[in-house]
Amino acid sequence: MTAKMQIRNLDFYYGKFLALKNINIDIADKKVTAFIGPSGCGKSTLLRTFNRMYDLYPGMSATGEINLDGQNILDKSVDVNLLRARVGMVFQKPTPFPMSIYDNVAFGVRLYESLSRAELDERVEWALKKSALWNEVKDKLKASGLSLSGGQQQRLCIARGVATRPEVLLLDEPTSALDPISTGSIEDLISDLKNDYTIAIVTHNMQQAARVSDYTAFMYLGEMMEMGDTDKMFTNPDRKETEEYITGKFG
Ligand SMILES: Nc1ncnc2c1ncn2[C@@H]1O[C@H](COP(=O)(O)OP(=O)(O)OP(=O)(O)O)[C@@H](O)[C@H]1O
Repeated sequence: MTAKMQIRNLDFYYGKFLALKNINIDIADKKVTAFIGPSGCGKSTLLRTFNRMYDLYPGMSATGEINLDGQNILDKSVDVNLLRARVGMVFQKPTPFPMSIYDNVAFGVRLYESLSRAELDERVEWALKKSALWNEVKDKLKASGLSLSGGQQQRLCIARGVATRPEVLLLDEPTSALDPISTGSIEDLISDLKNDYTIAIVTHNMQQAARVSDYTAFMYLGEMMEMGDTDKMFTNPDRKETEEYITGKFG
């Protein structure tokens, strides 16, 4: 596999609490990597290190290396705004901004690029098509993003996430607030998006990890227990703990 990100000796602290312990993994380019493990094991924490989301909060720190195309993004000199344009994130709860559907998608693009009106229109349409929402909203782009259903709002957030054309897309339990039909459409979308993006997804749903990912990483108490091909992880994992977790014996 070609690695888009290489994580080396990564430790993460909330104050004095060591939440990630010496993580060493590669994230494959243009593949889907799923992070699974019991509640509190550090999945979201790890995902948030990939674009330094934790920088927004005092008292949190990471040591080690997270190399993105060979550049260590934990370096003090890294411009975190540019980093977040390259590594986009979608959260668990749909979080549309209180503005129109169009402006939700255009928001990040306006921050990073100066496009003409026609180019911006084109980008917004492209992002909404990518996130499988275009047909439902093309006649009401001026309506509030908040007027959409939960599943539509989450696809809007994905449209906002892809509109800036990031290289990596981080999805933190993107379907946990959605019904099965919306979940299905987001899962289809993830499979489609991996042609263009490197995707890392945190999920509690084992079937979802098995369905959408190429690689699966199993975490436990802040440690990376095992990572490998999804097929192998779900049929023949190396570690007893992994097997117990995926068969529902704990967690
Ligand atoms: N803001 C914070 N301050 C202090 N400790 C935190 C903070 N956020 C998370 N933690 C702790 O870090 C550990 C990892 O939490 P994290 O949210 O990454 O786990 P998770 O695997 O994503 O859990 P879940 O599946 O429940 O979302 C937990 O012990 C949690 O209590």
